[in-house]
Amino acid sequence: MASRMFIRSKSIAFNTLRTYSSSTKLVDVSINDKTGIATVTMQRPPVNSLNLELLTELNGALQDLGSKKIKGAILTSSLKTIFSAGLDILEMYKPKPERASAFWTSLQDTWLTLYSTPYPTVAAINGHSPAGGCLLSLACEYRIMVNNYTIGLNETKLGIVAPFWFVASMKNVISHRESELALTSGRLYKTDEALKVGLIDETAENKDDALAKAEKFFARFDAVNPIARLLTKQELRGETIKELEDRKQEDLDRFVGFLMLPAVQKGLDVYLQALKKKQ
Ligand SMILES: CC/C=C\C/C=C\CCC/C=C/CC(=O)SCCNC(=O)CCNC(=O)[C@H](O)C(C)(C)COP(=O)(O)OP(=O)(O)OC[C@H]1O[C@@H](n2cnc3c(N)ncnc32)[C@H](O)[C@@H]1OP(=O)(O)O
Repeated sequence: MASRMFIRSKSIAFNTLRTYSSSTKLVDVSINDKTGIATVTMQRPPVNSLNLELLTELNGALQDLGSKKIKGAILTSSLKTIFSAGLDILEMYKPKPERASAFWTSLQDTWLTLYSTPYPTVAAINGHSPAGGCLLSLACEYRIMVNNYTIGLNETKLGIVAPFWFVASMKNVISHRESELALTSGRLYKTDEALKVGLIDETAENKDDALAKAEKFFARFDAVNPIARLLTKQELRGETIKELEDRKQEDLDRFVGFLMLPAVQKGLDVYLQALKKKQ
């Protein structure tokens, strides 16, 4: 990507641990030379809502990492209390059909990239993570979440329906029964509740603690053959990936068609007004 800036800073004393860093406006990537761990940071204030531009940059960054020799990648946020507020509702509210198509395709592509990375992935969830934010973390292999935030697929609360691959992402992590209860009611779990049902793997005191715990997770693979690890991941995730690949166009048509329904637009309008009135 033309706007991407590459910096190699081996000789800079204060930054010796960040020998590779690539930063776009919305996504920062740094690779720690000592540990080989990449940190991918979403940085779209105020809430890291996922719009076309953020998704495109995120997908590009995750793909670039596939060609580097890294031990693993951590997905996190630059914001103090929010991992990601999910899809940018403004991308769905009164959309132009071409923009809505490009937007949804970028979400599908980002999920496909993240769900199938050759390198291990951890979501360091350092803040609230509703809907699309939860989806991104579900696509990672391991989730570590800072205490006292919320996570879940709350689509029904907005009057919208989580597509089959959102549902599959959830069902591949927690039980079918728990998924049904959570998705139909649009439940957002607090960190400790999410741990109890297995939606997250570990809790953390703060972001630094989450990053340190992520490093320990990657260390589990020190004694594991990387090819065997990757083939096993592919075996476990392949069916879900193939289903979206096979049904990509159908899913896109459904999304765009769904957005054009007056009842859906009305629901989004009410939700947006409620968000704004909150203050
Ligand atoms: C058969 C059917 C088939 C197919 C259907 C197809 C498709 C439908 C499925 C589509 C899937 C959608 C998944 C999603 O991700 S939808 C988005 C869901 N997100 C949310 O519900 C989160 C909403 N936000 C919040 O709860 C809070 O903002 C949050 C807890 C994240 C942070 O709270 P905080 O108090 O810190 O900030 P706020 O004051 O609330 O927000 C600051 C400003 O940001 C705006 N905002 C917040 N979230 C969003 C968002 N997701 N998109 C756009 N804008 C957002 C908020 O309005 C504030 O704006 P201003 O008032 O400052 O202008």
